[in-house]
Amino acid sequence: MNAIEIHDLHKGFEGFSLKDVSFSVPQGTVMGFVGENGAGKSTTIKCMLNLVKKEYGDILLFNKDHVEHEQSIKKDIGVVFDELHVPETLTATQLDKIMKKVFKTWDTNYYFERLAQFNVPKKKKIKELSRGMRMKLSIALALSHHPKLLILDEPTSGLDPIIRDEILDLFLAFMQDETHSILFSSHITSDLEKIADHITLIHNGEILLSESKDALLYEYGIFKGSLEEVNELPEHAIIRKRNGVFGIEALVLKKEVNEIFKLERPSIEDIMLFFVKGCV
Ligand SMILES: Nc1ncnc2c1ncn2[C@@H]1O[C@H](COP(=O)(O)OP(=O)(O)OP(=O)(O)O)[C@@H](O)[C@H]1O
Repeated sequence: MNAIEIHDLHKGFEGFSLKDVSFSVPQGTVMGFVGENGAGKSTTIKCMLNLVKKEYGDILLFNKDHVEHEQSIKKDIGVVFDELHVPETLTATQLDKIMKKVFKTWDTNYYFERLAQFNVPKKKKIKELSRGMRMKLSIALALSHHPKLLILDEPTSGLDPIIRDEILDLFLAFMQDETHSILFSSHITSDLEKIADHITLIHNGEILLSESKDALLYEYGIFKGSLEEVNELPEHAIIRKRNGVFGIEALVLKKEVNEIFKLERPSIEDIMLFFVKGCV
């Protein structure tokens, strides 16, 4: 089963549109949703959550239409945005009382255990918490009704590497249950490299690729050389080319290239740059 299935999603704003966005997130996997600023990640996520009305296209969450079954679906979803959208004068303890009324499955013990684990003070007002603490509070809030799907919109942006690592560990712990799934939007590609099973790249409102991370990292290679050397590569092996510091760089399909060409292993960031900035 797919936790998320999006087909031909379209949403237009003045000067920007999501164009036929399609991808799916199999249950039990983490999808890294990557793209530069303004690529359309948050708009896609907001359409999924029906916070922004789509123009057309189908969105299925747990095989159910996201609008028709909105109420029942949302019980099984935890959402983390890059900011905590609750009144700043509230404390974590006060939020517990509110969340109890929102979710029947709200687990107060589990919530306070997470706060203790993350060292988030219970009695401080949100405005007095550091950005890292707010994000951890936001994650505790998203987890404590025991969702099956986490939708994370830049949950690690603006955080230092140590806190980011701790937060990634929390998500990995969440994934120990094989019925759980995560959609993780980020432009911190190293975070996605650690946690994602699949990568979807969006650029200017269009999906440029949606593939298994291992396939991307192990099936692609980078060849660096002069224009003449790059021209010796079989044409069908070349995915994208771009100007490098000392010549031309080509992203190639490893299996289509003779071993005499020395290839470097790409990172997700390299692949993203080739697709966004390179040419065919
Ligand atoms: N409510 C809105 N009204 C008009 N334009 C909008 C609205 N929401 C988003 N946009 C535009 O849609 C485009 C995509 O924005 P979006 O927030 O989806 O990108 P993003 O990939 O999440 O970027 P970032 O990584 O910076 O958060 C941007 O050009 C943005 O200005």
